[in-house]
Amino acid sequence: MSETLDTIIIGAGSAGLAALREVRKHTDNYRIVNDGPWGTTCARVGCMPSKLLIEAANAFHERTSFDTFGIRGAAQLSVDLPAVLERVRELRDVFVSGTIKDSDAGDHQINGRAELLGPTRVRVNGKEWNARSIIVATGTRPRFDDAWRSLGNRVLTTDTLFEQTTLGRRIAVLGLGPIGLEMAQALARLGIEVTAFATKKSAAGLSDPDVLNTLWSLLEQEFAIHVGDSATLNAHGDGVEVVSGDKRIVVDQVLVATGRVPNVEGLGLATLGVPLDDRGLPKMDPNTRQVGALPVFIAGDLDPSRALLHEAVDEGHIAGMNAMADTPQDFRRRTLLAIGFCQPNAAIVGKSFKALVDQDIVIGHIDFSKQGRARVAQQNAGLLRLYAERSSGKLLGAEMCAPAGEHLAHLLALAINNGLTVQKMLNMPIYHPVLEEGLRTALRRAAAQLEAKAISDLDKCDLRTRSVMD
Ligand SMILES: Cc1cc2nc3c(=O)[nH]c(=O)nc-3n(C[C@H](O)[C@H](O)[C@H](O)COP(=O)(O)OP(=O)(O)OC[C@H]3O[C@@H](n4cnc5c(N)ncnc54)[C@H](O)[C@@H]3O)c2cc1C
Ligand SMILES: NC(=O)c1ccc[n+]([C@@H]2O[C@H](COP(=O)([O-])OP(=O)(O)OC[C@H]3O[C@@H](n4cnc5c(N)ncnc54)[C@H](O)[C@@H]3O)[C@@H](O)[C@H]2O)c1
Repeated sequence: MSETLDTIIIGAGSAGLAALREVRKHTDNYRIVNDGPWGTTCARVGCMPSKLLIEAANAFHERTSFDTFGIRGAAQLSVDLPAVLERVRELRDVFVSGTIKDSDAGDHQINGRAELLGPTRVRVNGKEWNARSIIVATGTRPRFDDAWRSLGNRVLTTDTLFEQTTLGRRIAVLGLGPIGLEMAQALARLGIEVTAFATKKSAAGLSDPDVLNTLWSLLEQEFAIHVGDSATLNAHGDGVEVVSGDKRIVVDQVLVATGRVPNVEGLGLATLGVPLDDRGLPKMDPNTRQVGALPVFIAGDLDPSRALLHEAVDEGHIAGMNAMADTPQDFRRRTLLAIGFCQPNAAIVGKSFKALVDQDIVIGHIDFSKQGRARVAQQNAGLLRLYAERSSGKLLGAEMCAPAGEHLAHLLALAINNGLTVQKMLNMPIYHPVLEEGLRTALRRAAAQLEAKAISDLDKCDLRTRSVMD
């Protein structure tokens, strides 16, 4: 007779570890299984090393504004790529060891590849377990053509990029999703000759054509972008020949960032007895993470609908709570917030432009090329467009490529999460001189188009309370 566990968590990434935190509150009778290295995609090969590389690249890029500021000698600065990459790994290792320490589950941890044998049965390393519930959080991996393996470290993904001790002088980046975009700009800013290949004009998932066009022309000033057929790669001397339609270049290395595929192979999802989509995934409830009425919960990037760190953590948290509950509960998901850490930051908050095309909305915008504080800092490039319901003024969403866009996006996310109108947002104090004044301009432009126009950013108040200032 095999042991019956209260739950088994498959995958110890950010989603699986968030589930673990919940499960541990309720039981000791669980296991967490992970195939491959522990420490999470985010800390090992994702968010953290990519941001470390970006910060080094942006620090070096700052020199391009020195002359205008009156600071001389920038031309003497140079990048020591091995040292940059060493720092990336050093700090990355600190983050990874922190993650491993925080999530140590002692004897409850199993190294191995889990396979479902049904909705309540799992096999790992030849041993079978019954479980009252199962949490599946196996994440994704970079899309990669097996034929490229023979090219060794001439064809990289973000799983291998940060392991390099140095990098070639010429790098092609395939794909301009958030990963390709962030890495293409960082590599270019580190002095590498970058050519990006995209199959369509699209960057960081932006759907607002004005925002996309603004970002696109800024990126084109930093590296070459070719839009055309899916590229093929061939060995060429010590390098790689990249061919897309009639475009042909030879580079030292290629970074493939054409998307990520769910880790479903050999996972046995077919044994759940529910239909699987063309990626091999069953339908799950986004608010409970449950698969149908089965005691099976899916969390994290494996479900690609919100492949973002904070969403993976939320999903693990929900899955962990519901795996332990008698009746799974629905949890309200947060306002969508996706940020690409290129400069200017690309961000989508709430509903995208594409999701609102058929709705009666007003659009407020700010072009950062003329915005005061952005000019002061020589960061005056970018566009923010926000969308509000014409009848009520309720803020629905925004897209941007904006200086300090990561912070503006959070402010907008807070407003949308709380159902604020443009007018209510205009009530907030805005200091001077700050980039948020640009956001206020966009809000005022939206407000001017609303059905009910206010005469001021300030609400009128009652005579008896008018002298009260909070
Ligand atoms: C380069 C890069 C940069 C990123 N930057 C950001 C960012 O700036 N901000 C942001 O919000 N998000 C970012 N992300 C996305 C973020 O990293 C993911 O949303 C998050 O890591 C997903 O976590 P997860 O738990 O779903 O998957 P993972 O962390 O990948 O965990 C899944 C685990 O399951 C294991 N596994 C797979 N199959 C099995 C099996 N059969 N049995 C047992 N274990 C198995 C895997 O080996 C892995 O350890 C980035 C991603 C990448 C790649
Ligand atoms: N800052 C962040 O929040 C951040 C950063 C990195 C990744 N992520 C998450 O990771 C996920 C994966 O990101 P990603 O960039 O790998 O994937 P993606 O699917 O978002 O983008 C891949 C891009 O490659 C293009 N493409 C596909 N095939 C191609 C080909 N043959 N040649 C050229 N281009 C091709 C696609 O059109 C798409 O634009 C994202 O969905 C995101 O949620 C987030």
